[in-house]
Amino acid sequence: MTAPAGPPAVVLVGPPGAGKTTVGRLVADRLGVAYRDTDADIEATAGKPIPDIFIDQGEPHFRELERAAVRDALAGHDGVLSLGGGAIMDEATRALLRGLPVVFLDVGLHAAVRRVGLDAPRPLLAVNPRQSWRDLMEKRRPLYTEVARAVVATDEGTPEDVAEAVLDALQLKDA
Ligand SMILES: Nc1ncnc2c1ncn2[C@@H]1O[C@H](COP(=O)(O)OP(=O)(O)O)[C@@H](O)[C@H]1O
Ligand SMILES: O=C(O)C1=C[C@@H](OP(=O)(O)O)[C@@H](O)[C@H](O)C1
Ligand SMILES: [Mg+2]
Repeated sequence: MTAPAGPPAVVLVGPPGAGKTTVGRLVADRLGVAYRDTDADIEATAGKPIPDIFIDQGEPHFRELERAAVRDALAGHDGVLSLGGGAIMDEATRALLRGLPVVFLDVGLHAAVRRVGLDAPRPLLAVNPRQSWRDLMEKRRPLYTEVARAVVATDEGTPEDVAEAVLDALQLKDA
């Protein structure tokens, strides 16, 4: 029988546009481990892109899929894991993150809105992205901070720089 996977080596949290997906891949490459993203897991389970899940079944259904996706990934993945920006709103998810090497990728409004404007659509930011992002961050910042072992600012620097800062913050440089 195969032993269950240990906990993830790194878990990235933070708001949309912080670079969780981009930086997560780079950190996994640097560590030579597998990369996983709960948004991709949810899309695979639902068989459709995230904006379509929001439109067809609504946000509460998306959050249920997300809770299950995070639980499964935390139990079955020992590489780098990026969570969707809203995953930490769920109390059960926050409890599962306790004690894990969680890094909060922080970003300011300007960089975040500039970045998400260039990327795949995020349904929560479809209308008035600046105000929506600000409102969302007001509710979530304390929760990102609560679950995180380290905080890495991402406004300055390339994704490669941020990946190095994540490795430094978790003291994984010599791993
Ligand atoms: N440090 C960075 N500097 C510039 N652009 C970035 C940086 N990190 C991410 N991006 C860009 O921002 C967009 C959103 O990144 P993404 O990794 O999808 O963020 P998240 O998963 O946190 O929402 C992508 O187009 C990505 O290339
Ligand atoms: O912040 C959020 O509530 C969301 C963030 C998205 O992921 P990213 O944080 O990777 O953009 C995705 O899970 C969904 O659109 C909802
Ligand atoms: Mg992402």
